[in-house]
Amino acid sequence: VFQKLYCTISDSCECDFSPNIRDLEWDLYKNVYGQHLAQDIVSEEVARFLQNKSPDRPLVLSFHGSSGTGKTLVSSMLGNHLYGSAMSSPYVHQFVPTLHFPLPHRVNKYKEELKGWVQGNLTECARSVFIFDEMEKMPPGLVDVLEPFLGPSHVVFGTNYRKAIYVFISSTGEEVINKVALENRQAGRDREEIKLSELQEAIAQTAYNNSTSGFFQSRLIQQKLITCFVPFLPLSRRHIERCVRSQLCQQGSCGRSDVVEAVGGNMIYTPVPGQYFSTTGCKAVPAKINFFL
Ligand SMILES: Nc1ncnc2c1ncn2[C@@H]1O[C@H](COP(=O)(O)OP(=O)(O)OP(=O)(O)O)[C@@H](O)[C@H]1O
Repeated sequence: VFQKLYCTISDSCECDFSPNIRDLEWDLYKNVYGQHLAQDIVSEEVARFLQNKSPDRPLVLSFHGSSGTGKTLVSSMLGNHLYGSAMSSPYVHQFVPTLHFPLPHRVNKYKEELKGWVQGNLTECARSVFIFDEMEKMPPGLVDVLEPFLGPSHVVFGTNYRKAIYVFISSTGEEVINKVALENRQAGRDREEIKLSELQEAIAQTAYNNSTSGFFQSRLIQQKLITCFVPFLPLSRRHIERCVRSQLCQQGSCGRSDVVEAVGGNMIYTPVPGQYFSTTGCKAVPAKINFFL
């Protein structure tokens, strides 16, 4: 009760928050493969945000890309390196539409609930993290109830809401991301030459215009309340093989290069001429390892 009271009246309640930016960066650069944009953006934006003791708005990141490219992995790394009790911290809140907002006709009720949850959690802990998974299954209009929490200046909820971090995850925009990655590859350029500026606006537009993005005609995009749209590029065979090797090592079978080769060769790659990118990213890796090991 005291903690709650203290947090309500004081602006400095930081709960279980013990960020370790160096460890976050290390984890991102060592354990996320083929995602130079996500690595750079997440580490830079989080570091910048946390250096500011009194931010005028929360940090809002929207992750986009195909299945199995590391979006959930990166969001977990964020929780792991920000809180003492990592992803099991009571201040990391995950929303899954199929679980929390399954019925489209109840959207008005969900709006009230979501607003109440976010507000209640921010009152308990200013440094809360809210992760919205599977945004493409989110009823349209629902996330707009977050508008007062994401913008600058309103003082309705005191200042606590400005220290929160929001992460949205979706596959929306995968076509545009994959197209840019393919053109880059066909032009013989390095993957690392792909710039955020080539993708940022296109992803925002796609999310805004797509009725199943969770951001359809959303005020969050109109009002530019998303700090950054973070593209996750499609993974190629060498990235898949790194995923395989890493998982084999975790199982104590580091030396099984035959399994690395077999799993890498057993994935489906697109487009047909070229076969550059895995259609399932690293997601199917554990099942294939079990098959070949
Ligand atoms: N870029 C990557 N580097 C290292 N491991 C990865 C990468 N992408 C995916 N993985 C691994 O593959 C598995 C699935 O990844 P993850 O859940 O992050 O995918 P996702 O992009 O969130 O896809 P989905 O939207 O389908 O859930 C995880 O075990 C993760 O560790």
